[in-house]
Amino acid sequence: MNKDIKIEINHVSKVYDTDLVETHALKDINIKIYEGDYVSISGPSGGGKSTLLSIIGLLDEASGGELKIEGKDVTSLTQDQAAEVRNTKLGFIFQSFNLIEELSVYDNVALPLTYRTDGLAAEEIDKKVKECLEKVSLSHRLDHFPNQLSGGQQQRVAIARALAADPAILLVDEPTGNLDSTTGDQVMQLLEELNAQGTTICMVTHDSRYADMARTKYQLKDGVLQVEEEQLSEAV
Ligand SMILES: Nc1ncnc2c1ncn2[C@@H]1O[C@H](COP(=O)(O)OP(=O)(O)OP(=O)(O)O)[C@@H](O)[C@H]1O
Repeated sequence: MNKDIKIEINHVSKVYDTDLVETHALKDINIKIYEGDYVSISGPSGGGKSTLLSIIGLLDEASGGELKIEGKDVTSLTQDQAAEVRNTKLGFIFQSFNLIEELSVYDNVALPLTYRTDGLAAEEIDKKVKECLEKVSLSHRLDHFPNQLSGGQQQRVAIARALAADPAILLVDEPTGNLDSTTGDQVMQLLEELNAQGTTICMVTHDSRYADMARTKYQLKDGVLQVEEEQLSEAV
């Protein structure tokens, strides 16, 4: 197989040390996520799923081990460097959409692009925003505000915003948690379509039905990662 490795994690551990108790949330995690893969991580509450996604997303630091994104070591970055990698390499989709209520659909998708230090021209941003909203079938809602949209539409705006940066990977945390089951199914179908078009996805979910839609399935229990079924990714 000659696919690029998007995410590589070697011997990652995480210990939360509070006054009363030391929690080993992640224990010697090893995983490679290849270009074009669709990875799901499921498992019981408290198993370490959010912790792992936060570490991959550079929102939290590991206690030990190594993390690479597209071959670049990102284990020990300054806060500014981590923010730059998050903005240019990682697309986030959360249960709670995290849209800015005061901004239109168009501006919500455009905003992260305007922060970039590689200075995208206004026309490039405009083209990208419209292209991504087209991908999630929301071209007819550019001037709407989040509170004028359904939950499923809001999540699709969040997906467009995540795609706009051409990220190395989409990091998806319980994407249907705030949606009814029909709308949730539609969002999952959209993620499948995006993956079929080449987007690499790593998704955390409680829902085994949705976890099964992924190509490579992991279980995380008591901080230990186990592969259930694997096609492209490789737990080493
Ligand atoms: N900030 C923190 N301080 C101390 N312990 C924490 C902290 N965050 C998480 N933990 C502990 O780390 C372990 C893993 O938590 P994590 O939230 O990653 O699990 P999870 O699989 O995402 O759970 P859920 O499915 O309920 O969201 C748990 O035992 C939790 O109590």
